[in-house]
Amino acid sequence: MTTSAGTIPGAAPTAPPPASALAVQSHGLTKRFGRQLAVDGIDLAVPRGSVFGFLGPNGSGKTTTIRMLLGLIRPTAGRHSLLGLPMPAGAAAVLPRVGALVEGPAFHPYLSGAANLRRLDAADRTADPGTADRRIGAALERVGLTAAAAKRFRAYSLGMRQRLALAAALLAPRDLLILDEPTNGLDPQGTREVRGLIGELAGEGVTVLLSTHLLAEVEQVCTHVGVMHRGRLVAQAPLPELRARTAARARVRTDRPDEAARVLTELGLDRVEHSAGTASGDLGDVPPEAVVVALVGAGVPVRGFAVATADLEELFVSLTGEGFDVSG
Ligand SMILES: Nc1ncnc2c1ncn2[C@@H]1O[C@H](COP(=O)(O)OP(=O)(O)OP(=O)(O)O)[C@@H](O)[C@H]1O
Repeated sequence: MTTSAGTIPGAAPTAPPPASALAVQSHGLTKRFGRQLAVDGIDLAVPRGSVFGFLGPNGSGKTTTIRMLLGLIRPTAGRHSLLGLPMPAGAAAVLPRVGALVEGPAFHPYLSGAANLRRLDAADRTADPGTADRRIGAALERVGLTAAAAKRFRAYSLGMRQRLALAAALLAPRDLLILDEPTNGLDPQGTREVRGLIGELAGEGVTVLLSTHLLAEVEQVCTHVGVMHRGRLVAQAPLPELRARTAARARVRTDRPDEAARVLTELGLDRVEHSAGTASGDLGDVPPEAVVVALVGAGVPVRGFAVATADLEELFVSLTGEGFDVSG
């Protein structure tokens, strides 16, 4: 099952927020590599102040989208804006306010972490050289690399490299951070630290767009989610709205499952099924107690009754027909 972007299956379409409220907005953004459609006409709407999880399995088009957003590759079709400014026309004005982590910046292997940041800082024409030390120190401190500041980059672990890349993204104050798989390759401790850092930055009002293939990451740090599947944005919504859509399902244990199923259908439950000893259906707006009353009233012997709520993973699987990594 797929839905058009910006909607949730079964939900009434809501009016999109005004453009000024969006940190990232795209219309029909498309990228084709030869015959392959990597990104297929997506309409992203990332609200300012949100932590937006751009979720999808490997190869679903997340990195390609992020590269287009940052102006690293040219879209085949479509348009987009960052912080309200159209790209690429507004790039010079907007990109200094955008920190990015995408396939790591090119760090010099024989220079220390601090020296690498110094090179990147020096390349930023908007940065005051007089305050470089303070900026670099603060960025290293933020990502927990102060103790390893003088170590050569080539001696850094994958996690330290990832954190240095984050430090580079944080050298200047940012309004928007675009992070491609920011916890990829990190150990559990590093993962916790990076997620904590994202939470801190969000608390300071920075909008964060992060791509991930980990549903748990979205559940832990994100306020919004956009789900990619084969180049298409199959859903995007605030996380609480998606959770509210996860259907509650009533399950009755009974000797007369066919009769129970008939009662559930008459009450208006959806997707009613029955098998040996059980009948079940999606409750929708029907209160569970009304189901029990109706079953007893119809003379159905109720041996057991339970209400189970589908989790987000089940919802996403129903959207994409694929599982997600739930670890991490
Ligand atoms: N430069 C390129 N040339 C040809 N095909 C590409 C190129 N970049 C990406 N693709 C293809 O586009 C599709 C989307 O890739 P993309 O890297 O955007 O997905 P992803 O969701 O970020 O996955 P991953 O997490 O593995 O990076 C893939 O099938 C990929 O092989």
